[in-house]
Amino acid sequence: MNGALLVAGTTSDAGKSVLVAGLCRRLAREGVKVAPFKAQNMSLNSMVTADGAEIGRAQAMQAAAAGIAPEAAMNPVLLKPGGAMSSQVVLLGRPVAEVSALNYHDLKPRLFAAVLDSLADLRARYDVVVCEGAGSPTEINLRDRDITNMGLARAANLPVLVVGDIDRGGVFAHLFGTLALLSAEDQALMCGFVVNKFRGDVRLLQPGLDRIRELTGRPVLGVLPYLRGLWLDVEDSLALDADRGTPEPPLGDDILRVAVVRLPHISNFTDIDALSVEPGVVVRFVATPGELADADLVVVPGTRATVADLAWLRERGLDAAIARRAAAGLPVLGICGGYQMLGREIEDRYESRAGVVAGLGLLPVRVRFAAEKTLARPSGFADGEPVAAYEIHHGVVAVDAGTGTAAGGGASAPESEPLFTNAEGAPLDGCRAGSVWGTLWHGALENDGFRRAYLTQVAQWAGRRFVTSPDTSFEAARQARLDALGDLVADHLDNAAVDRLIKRGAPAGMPFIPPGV
Ligand SMILES: NC(=O)CC[C@H](N)C(=O)O
Repeated sequence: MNGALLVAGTTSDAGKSVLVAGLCRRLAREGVKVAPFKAQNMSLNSMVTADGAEIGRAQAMQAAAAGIAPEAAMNPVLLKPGGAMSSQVVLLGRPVAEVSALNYHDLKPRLFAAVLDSLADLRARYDVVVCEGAGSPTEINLRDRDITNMGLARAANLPVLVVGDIDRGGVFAHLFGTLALLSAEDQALMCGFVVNKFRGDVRLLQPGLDRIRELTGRPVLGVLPYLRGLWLDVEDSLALDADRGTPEPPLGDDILRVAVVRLPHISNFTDIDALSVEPGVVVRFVATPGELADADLVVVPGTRATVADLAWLRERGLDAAIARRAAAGLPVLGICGGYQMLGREIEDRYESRAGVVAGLGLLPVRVRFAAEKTLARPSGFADGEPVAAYEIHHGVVAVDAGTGTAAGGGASAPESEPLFTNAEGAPLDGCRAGSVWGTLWHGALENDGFRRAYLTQVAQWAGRRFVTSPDTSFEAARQARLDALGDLVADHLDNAAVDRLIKRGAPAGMPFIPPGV
């Protein structure tokens, strides 16, 4: 089989990325050389490819579904929204500009050229490329500048499937309107629909599906049942509210409660996924000091806007709540932007341009923001456990020389040590002082041995009889989820019809549905 397809959605979070992942897994299982593609992603969950390019986390997950290594061409444009209505534009894995929504459009011709080159490059190297749109293809105010949905479909002549989320209601109107508000030329490429997140008996839905076919001349090619627990590797923060389900029961007597501070510009919160896979670990995202009270572990996660989010944390009194915990010897873990906040001082002339700002003073480190972005895939050891991770930051952290103790703690403050070292014990990254740990490394908790060792330590600090499972594998959990997505697609889509679209493109003569635009 040879060809391509674009999956568009009626709304954000309708299920495009799970459908693309499911299609990639289903095709890969059939022996097809398949790659995912998303021309432009707006997301603060990203990762770093082997050659040091930053791409959306969802495309990396879809590459894993396809059984291939992620690369920059799979997500040539990544927009990372920060403060003040502006976004960092990452082009082919590297930041190239900081723009507002309005002047972003001036960059479009350059971005679109890179998008089309990347897609052509993938199509030359893979048999099938499954493309994902962004948001809705029918944002008619932006249609003339679209490089991700119908703009891409038209330029590359891609057949388009539209997926709608029935769980929110209004799915028939969404499907119909998404088609009928497009031009005749765009409609010619729109070949069918998929209904996602259905709970119930499909027979009840059938009259509506039949009517949509009559009204649009296009089939509903599948009804995907609602799947729980799809929170791994997501791309946007809508998923923070996703149902993580009930964790597996704890192996010891106690559960372990993890509170993750829900920073306004939270980034790479997929770091937390690895905690959620441990039996008996209950993860909550929190925004008030009261919610920290019963937490065994508090995580201050990554953020796109360290200084702004630190101010937010202080406004809410979370700074004092975290400091009290640290003083009481309870565990606090800062990751990337969260680690930067835990230090003594932040000098930022690039991200917030706020100059020098005091940190929370819980770790003896200083942060200096650099114009250059660090994108890396480091690895090392923590207490003998191997750790492979990735780094995405402008803020560079230096541990204070000659001060072995955490600030503010006086003579009783615990000695600080590096968190990750190389095999010879030389420091690589991070700092730990008693129960307060920080690192710039993302994904460290995905390393099973390190996660187990850390959670065992956390349970001790928190006084919980919590026992880690000896055999939880994060990678196995991820693969199981990708298999579930592959099954979802294999079992509930009209796969022969989808494959025909991939091979032959949009059939001629798709009816035009008025009014169009
Ligand atoms: N991934 C992060 O948390 C980044 C932290 C911070 N915004 C930086 O660029 O350094």
